[in-house]
Amino acid sequence: MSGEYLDNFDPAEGEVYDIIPDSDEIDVALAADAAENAFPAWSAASIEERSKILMKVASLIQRDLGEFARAECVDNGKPLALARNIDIPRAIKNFEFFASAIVNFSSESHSTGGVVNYTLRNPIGIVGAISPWNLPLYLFTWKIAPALAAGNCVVAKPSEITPMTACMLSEICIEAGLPRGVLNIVHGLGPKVGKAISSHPKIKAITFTGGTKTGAEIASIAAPMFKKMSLELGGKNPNIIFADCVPNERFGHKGNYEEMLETTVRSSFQNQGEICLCGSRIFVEKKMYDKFKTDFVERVKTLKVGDPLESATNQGAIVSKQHMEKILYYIELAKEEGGKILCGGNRVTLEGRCKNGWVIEPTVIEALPYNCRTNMEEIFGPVVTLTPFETEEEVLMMANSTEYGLASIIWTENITRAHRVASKIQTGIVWINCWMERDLRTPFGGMKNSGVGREGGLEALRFFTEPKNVCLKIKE
Ligand SMILES: NC(=O)C1=CN([C@@H]2O[C@H](COP(=O)(O)OP(=O)(O)OC[C@H]3O[C@@H](n4cnc5c(N)ncnc54)[C@H](O)[C@@H]3O)[C@@H](O)[C@H]2O)C=CC1
Ligand SMILES: O=C(O)/C=C/C=C(\O)C(=O)O
Repeated sequence: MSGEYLDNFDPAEGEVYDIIPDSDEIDVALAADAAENAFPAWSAASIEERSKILMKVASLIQRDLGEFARAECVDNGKPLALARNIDIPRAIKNFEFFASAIVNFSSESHSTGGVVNYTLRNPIGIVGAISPWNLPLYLFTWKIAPALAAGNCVVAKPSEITPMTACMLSEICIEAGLPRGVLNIVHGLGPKVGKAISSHPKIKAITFTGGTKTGAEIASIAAPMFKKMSLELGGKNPNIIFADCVPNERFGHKGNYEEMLETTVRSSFQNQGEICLCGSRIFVEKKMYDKFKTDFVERVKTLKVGDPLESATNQGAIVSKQHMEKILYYIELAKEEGGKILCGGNRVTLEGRCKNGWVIEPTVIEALPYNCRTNMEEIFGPVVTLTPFETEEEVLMMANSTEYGLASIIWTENITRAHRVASKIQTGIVWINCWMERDLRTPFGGMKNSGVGREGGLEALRFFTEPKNVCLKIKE
């Protein structure tokens, strides 16, 4: 409606390559009206019908996987291989999973002494979905698919920094036969479009993934309106490495040191460290600290930083100039706080088309106090810190010392210790001897300032439905 447009940048070139609508609250109101009109028919459609359309959406994304992956790579700066092998397949999986989950979803019923209670699970109505730029289509569809499967209509805003695959998704949805008004994608800025979604009276629930500060702003608007909210926010995740994952030749037992090393490189730097689940604080038991440090830094130095479109690239561009500057600021802060840079620490100037790209070297820092700002605040980039520890008690204290509580990683061959630490760690997700193993049935989300509520599996379908209990007394 505003007739205004925003520049959309290719982070690898540091140049504008497209424009997107700079929508406003009038567009959000129109979207909410369209959703309201579409709701009676969509919510009354059989679950098989809804499921079939969502399966069709999945198959059409699969058909266009190559174009989606390229668009995600150019828009976000992530390596093409990552978009092709992780992001877009997961978006497909999100639709397939919830198309199938809704068919198998059932509600509770309880009976005692001639009284039967059963719970109806009705769609809420219009749901607002606001998603970030780090895993654009992956997280956009993680919200939209369960909301639609449960019979809601959706007003959704992708990040203005990475709008491209959401735009392509809207065309796919039309082709798949999703009725008009069921999914309404509004492009534009957070403080305009996002805020209008959070405050629109017809929008009864908000699902949001993004920064903790933004989550608090959304909650301050939505909570007094008694909207349901699911907030997936930031993280400062501990990756705890106990010495007993070193091979123990004496027992002919290889341990999982190699796997730990390889996975720790991924959990530190995948997607340029721009995943809220990355293990940015690495705690290593003192007796193997030096060995780990040498091996880890050696591996990190082999990561190929380059043009995201090239197949050999492991590390692409940082999503925006502003975000690159934030990360560089934190690297400087780390130095001021006494940190020693073991590798990286600088912006990279690439050759050719990426010569002005926003690229930062994978950076490893040691010798920082566990409670300094670098170790407490979310950097959300290719920066990790190494901290030695002596006892389980000490590492738990340091791991739990931030205001965040999203995810944690524990490496040990001692099963008792693994479960003991998992039970004491203050995070919503704990990975033992792995990272980013995702089973979409599991509850996903954080505690403390990392969020409110859980998504995934039945949790998502429960969130996107309104329970109504009916109590019936059977007459004798
Ligand atoms: N998944 C995560 O955990 C993410 C965490 N972050 C963290 O947040 C920091 C800031 O990054 P940003 O790009 O600013 O993320 P953000 O939290 O501002 O952006 C996420 C989404 O929220 C929207 N938004 C922004 N302001 C809004 C408002 N007032 N009301 C409603 N919606 C709004 C944005 O347009 C975007 O769609 C990052 O440096 C990182 O630390 C950022 C993105 C994802
Ligand atoms: O659901 C997943 O597998 C990953 C989710 C990641 C985020 O929410 C994030 O990085 O923001």
